[in-house]
Amino acid sequence: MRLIIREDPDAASAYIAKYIIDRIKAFAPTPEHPFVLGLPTGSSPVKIYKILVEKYKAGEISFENVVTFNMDEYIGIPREHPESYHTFMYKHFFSHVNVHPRNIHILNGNAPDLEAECVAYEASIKAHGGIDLFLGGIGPDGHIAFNEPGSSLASRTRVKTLAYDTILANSRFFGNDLEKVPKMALTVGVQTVLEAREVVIIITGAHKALALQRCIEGGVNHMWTLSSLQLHPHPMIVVDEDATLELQVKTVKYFKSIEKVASSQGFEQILPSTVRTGPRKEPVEPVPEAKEEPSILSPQPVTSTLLAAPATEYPVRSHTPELVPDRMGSRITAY
Ligand SMILES: N[C@@H]1[C@@H](O)[C@H](O)[C@@H](COP(=O)(O)O)O[C@@H]1O
Repeated sequence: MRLIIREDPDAASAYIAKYIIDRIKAFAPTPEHPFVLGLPTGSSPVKIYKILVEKYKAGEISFENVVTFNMDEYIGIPREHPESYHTFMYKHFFSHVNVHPRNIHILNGNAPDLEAECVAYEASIKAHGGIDLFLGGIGPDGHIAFNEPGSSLASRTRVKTLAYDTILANSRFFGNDLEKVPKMALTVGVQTVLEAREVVIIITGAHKALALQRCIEGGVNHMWTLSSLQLHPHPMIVVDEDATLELQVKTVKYFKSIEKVASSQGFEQILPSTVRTGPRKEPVEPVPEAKEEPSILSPQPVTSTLLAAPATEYPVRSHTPELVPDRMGSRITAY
């Protein structure tokens, strides 16, 4: 586990934006070998998207060969709704960068068969070779995506009923009217996140300090689903000072000191020359061409993921390192 502590949300966001850009560049994605990026919504990543857009416009990064999978989407509101996660993603990111519409994947909370939508989503992730880097935020109760307290740590993409705390927290986007907040959502599972080769989480604000403490200093616990990251080989949590308020002083000092020592020793987080030396987990299977539906959100149509492989063909995937070689190849990290 790496914990990166920065002064404020802006500095934490800048750190992550730079990290993502460095990772994509080091990967050198091509159409045949795209970088697969998992993405969140929420207020926490907004600044990250802003920086990524700025860097794209400055010519410092291209998303041409980046495939995206979003974490979650509400059920029961139209995707053109101002608070749908489709709207959020186009507003903050997709409409401003060169991600190809066919490379954008967002769960369809209005799919006629929600179970099939979830199965197809997992199949589509698999067909793209898995997620290289999953960016995420958390709720104040420590949930990741919409994996609410009590979610199975083995969960996969599915329909989820939202916890009251989440409905309350998200009501700020719905005029503080609890009745208007959708009560259900589609979400990737904890296991879906854990299968990404890297997971990067942004946590800012004192209201998330308890969740951070439980997830870092407590044990793995399904009541704080972010704590499952302790089982991941390459997790990184980037926080602001406020989010550390519930941590022990020695925990904060420890993580600060190892970052300092590592950089003073000249360790890079990643050695670009070693990236992509590993084999792909499996050949990229062609994903059935999705129908492009007109969207009022953007001139770029949204791609439906409903057309992927049928449920019966979906194999349960193991993620033990022995069975799934790391496509990134060997890495040297200082932590
Ligand atoms: N499903 C999303 C989560 O993915 C997100 O992490 C959380 C926190 O949002 P915010 O960053 O606004 O606190 O909101 C929702 O619950």
